[in-house]
Amino acid sequence: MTKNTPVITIDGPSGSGKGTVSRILADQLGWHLLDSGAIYRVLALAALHHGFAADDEESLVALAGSLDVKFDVEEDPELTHIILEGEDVTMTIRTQDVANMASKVAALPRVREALLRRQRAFKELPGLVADGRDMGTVVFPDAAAKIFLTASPEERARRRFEQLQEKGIDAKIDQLITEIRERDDRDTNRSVAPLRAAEGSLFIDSTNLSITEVVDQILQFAHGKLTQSETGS
Ligand SMILES: Nc1ncnc2c1ncn2[C@@H]1O[C@H](COP(=O)(O)OP(=O)(O)OP(=O)(O)O)[C@@H](O)[C@H]1O
Ligand SMILES: Nc1ccn([C@H]2C[C@H](O)[C@@H](COP(=O)(O)O)O2)c(=O)n1
Repeated sequence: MTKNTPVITIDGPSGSGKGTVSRILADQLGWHLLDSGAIYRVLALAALHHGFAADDEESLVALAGSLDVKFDVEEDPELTHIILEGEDVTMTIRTQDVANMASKVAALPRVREALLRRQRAFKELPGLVADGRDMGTVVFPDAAAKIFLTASPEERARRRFEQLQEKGIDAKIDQLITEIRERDDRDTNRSVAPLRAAEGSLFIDSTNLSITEVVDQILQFAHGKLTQSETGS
């Protein structure tokens, strides 16, 4: 990890577009990418495999410390494979059951502590785009540019519905809205590292914005915060 490595953090609720815009930004800047939600999802999947309860903090902390996970990073971040205990779990961690378990284990303070070093290790030159819930508040408090990205629950559910339809998965929009609200509630109201905008962050409501418009707003903000050599312009 390099002290002067520039970091852009993008925090926000589920379905706000963090992952999509983080991938585009990392690609355009030629920087590394941290999908911190994927780390919580991998831990959740491993916990489900081992039959651990979502409130079994002792077992989950031990699991987090010894988690055998590998990110096979490709030039195209869409093609990055996530390997858990030798098994490719890239698709499996995206299910709703894993998302709900991830949101529950993520509420445990000692689990979050156990995953901190693993996340900070992604900070490498020439720079890092970090996507999650507490990237700007806890994991990278010194980040050069911090973004809080959100959208209405209805719009986020609509996006998720379209995503599922494209994959041929049946879903009900009302149920998606309910699940999104429940996860927002858990992620926002937990005692440790709750989802909130970091001080000094750029707040973007993407409900009526295209992906390109969001990316442009972030790039403009980041260019104002970073030196020219850091953004390669
Ligand atoms: N501004 C936007 N306008 C329309 N669709 C968008 C926008 N941003 C993202 N999307 C679409 O919404 C879906 C969800 O986006 P994405 O997976 O990036 O959200 P996320 O915040 O990373 O969610 P999660 O935290 O659950 O992983 C994707 O299909 C993406 O293409
Ligand atoms: N920095 C983070 C990232 C994720 N989480 C938790 C909360 C989410 O509900 C869950 C899955 O994240 P997603 O892949 O949907 O972004 O993981 C967190 O607490 N902190």
